Amino acid sequence: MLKLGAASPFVAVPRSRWSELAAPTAVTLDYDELARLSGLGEPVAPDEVDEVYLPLARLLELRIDAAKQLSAAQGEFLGDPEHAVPFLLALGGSVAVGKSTAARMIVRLLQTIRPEWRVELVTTDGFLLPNATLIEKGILARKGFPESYDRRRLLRFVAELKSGVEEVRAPVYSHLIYDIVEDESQVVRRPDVVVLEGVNVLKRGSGRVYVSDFADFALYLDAEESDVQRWYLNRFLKLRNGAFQDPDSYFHRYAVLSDEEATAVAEGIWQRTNRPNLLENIKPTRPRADLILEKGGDHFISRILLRRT
Ligand SMILES: Nc1ncnc2c1ncn2[C@@H]1O[C@H](COP(=O)(O)OP(=O)(O)O)[C@@H](O)[C@H]1O
Ligand SMILES: CC(C)(COP(=O)(O)O)[C@@H](O)C(=O)NCCC(=O)O
Repeated sequence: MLKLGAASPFVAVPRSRWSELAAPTAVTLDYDELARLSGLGEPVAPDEVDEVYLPLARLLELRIDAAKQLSAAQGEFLGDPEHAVPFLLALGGSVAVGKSTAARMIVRLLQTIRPEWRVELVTTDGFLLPNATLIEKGILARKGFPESYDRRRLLRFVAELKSGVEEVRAPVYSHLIYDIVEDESQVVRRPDVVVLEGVNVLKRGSGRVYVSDFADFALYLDAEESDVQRWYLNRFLKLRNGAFQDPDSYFHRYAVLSDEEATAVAEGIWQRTNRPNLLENIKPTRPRADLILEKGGDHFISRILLRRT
């Protein structure tokens, strides 16, 4: 664990100070939208938007503008001023820590404060190997571990993005069928910003170039493991009442379980898969982030650590 001393590359910004750094243009999100952004849990608290996510959007806006200026200056130097490349924001952290919620919030706020920008959200689950391949390799229970992804394809995707090509396609994963959706893809066309969200986005391969090498800004969302586990269990129970009822759901067999039985199943998945992945692969990437947001048990961001630049 990185120790924060006088020589730390991170500055701890008190939440009270951070909350004053928002853009002057306030964005008000209504209850329904806050609920939609959060998915299955409680709606994101309005104070969280005002005090944490709006200042974050402002910081990102500054950095994106600066990156665009640098890109234009280099393009001019090369005599190729039109060749813009998108800004890549990598958002990592444990399963169920709230990455999707934070990513959707960031996209929503950036789109509002800079409507002229095309902001895209891509999740790395689309790059998971199909279940058939995972079964063949004997690693279906390791979904989310680095080896469960088509890492070459993911790397090609970000390399293409950062080459500034017209159109890039990402494969699509469905949590309902628990597998890659064949013949479907997400088309990303000339984006200004791409938020790439996933458990392993900040990870570096052994000596090879990896996704994180292409990121312009890396955000790590953190929380106590006991809280994340609770959020995972709660989400699983809510899925059991909702999506698992669908006969097409991979987890349909869990729809009939009692609360206790469903909790035991989710506990098992947490202990066998998500916890070891967090400890072995995800948590060690935390010191590589540009910004670490630590959550308390109520999902409120309690600590903000920003890499000095
Ligand atoms: N800021 C937040 N406020 C309230 N609930 C949240 C917040 N962030 C996440 N949640 C809830 O926590 C659970 C996990 O969040 P999610 O975004 O799905 O995590 P991940 O994408 O990291 O797996 C979900 O049930 C979600 O609704
Ligand atoms: C799909 C995931 C591996 C996460 O994907 P990602 O962060 O790459 O977008 C994860 O949400 C998941 O489904 N894990 C499998 C174990 C489980 O059921 O929790």
